[in-house]
Amino acid sequence: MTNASQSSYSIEFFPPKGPKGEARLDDARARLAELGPAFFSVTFGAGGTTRSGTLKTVKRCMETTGIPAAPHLSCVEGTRESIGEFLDNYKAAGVDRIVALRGDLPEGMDRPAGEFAYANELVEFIRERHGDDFHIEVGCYPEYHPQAPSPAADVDNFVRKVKAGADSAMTQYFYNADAYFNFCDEAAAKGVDIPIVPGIMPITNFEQVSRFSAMCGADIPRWIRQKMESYGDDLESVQAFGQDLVARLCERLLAGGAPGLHFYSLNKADPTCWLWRELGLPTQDTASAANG
Ligand SMILES: NC(=O)C1=CN([C@@H]2O[C@H](COP(=O)(O)OP(=O)(O)OC[C@H]3O[C@@H](n4cnc5c(N)ncnc54)[C@H](O)[C@@H]3O)[C@@H](O)[C@H]2O)C=CC1
Ligand SMILES: Nc1nc(=O)c2c([nH]1)NC[C@@H]1CN(c3ccc(C(=O)N[C@@H](CCC(=O)O)C(=O)O)cc3)CN21
Repeated sequence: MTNASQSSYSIEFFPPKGPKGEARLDDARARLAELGPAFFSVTFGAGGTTRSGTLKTVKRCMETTGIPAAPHLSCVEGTRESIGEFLDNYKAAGVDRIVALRGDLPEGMDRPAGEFAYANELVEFIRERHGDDFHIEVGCYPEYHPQAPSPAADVDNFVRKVKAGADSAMTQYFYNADAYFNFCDEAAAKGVDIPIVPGIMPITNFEQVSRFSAMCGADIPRWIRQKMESYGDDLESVQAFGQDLVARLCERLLAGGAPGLHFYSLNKADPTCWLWRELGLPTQDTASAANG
């Protein structure tokens, strides 16, 4: 069992698109900040967002909430010079945590072709250039990354990122707790002892989750798909089933020793707030009460 007070509960955003997206995120962030997450993270170039949007969103998170914010940094399209510049800008902005990724390959690129091929090289570069200035977080894949040559090669890749200096990891989302526990065992057998925090994707829009899962290699078990599809346009049932399903997943993960949870909020407050309360996770109020 993990010690709840040492567990890390965090929440992810993407940089908003346009003034309406900004206003929606301002509102969601204010509500999510009340939960007292350990940090927010902000994606980099995911789903057609701009890479400069990440720093702007990170700054706004820190300024408006006082909660640390960690930019994602993907290296697949970067050079040592451009990545170095991002790092310097993040440092200057007071950032002390970075999520270091290779990044999704842009359309038309079927293998990495730039100065950095894989995330372990980015981790090395950050350590080389900035020592211990940043807490470095990396991604990992309980159901294995879709481009991995084999499951063992994917675990080895994760081990390389840890050896290069990663302090903790967040996983790709998944709906099968056993995949997570198995992955943690495989990593532990290879000497990995950093926290591996499950990434949690709430399901409120099944079509959207389904589409994204096909792209990123997350399995949606048949029984879940069947049930979701049976609800058709009955969004209320989709949401009730999805939220309950994900809450039970989180409970199993925490009961089995997961060292926290990282929520992919998709810039919406309701699904993550509901899960947080349903699970009884520590909130800002309970945290400050516990601290005296
Ligand atoms: N929190 C987040 O935002 C998350 C983002 N992602 C995304 O997933 C994508 C992958 O990023 P990372 O995990 O950082 O990539 P990575 O560089 O660790 O691995 C990417 C792929 O390359 C393979 N690979 C690594 N080294 C290799 C080598 N030497 N030879 C052959 N294959 C090798 C890996 O097995 C994996 O299939 C990114 O788009 C990232 O943004 C995934 C999970 C969470
Ligand atoms: N391969 C991969 N790339 C990522 O960027 C990524 C992961 N996996 N896994 C974890 C999180 C989840 N991320 C996601 C997941 C879904 C959407 C998504 O559905 N986006 C909508 C638009 C969002 C909106 O404007 O509401 C889309 O239709 O693409 C975005 C980022 C980013 N992260």
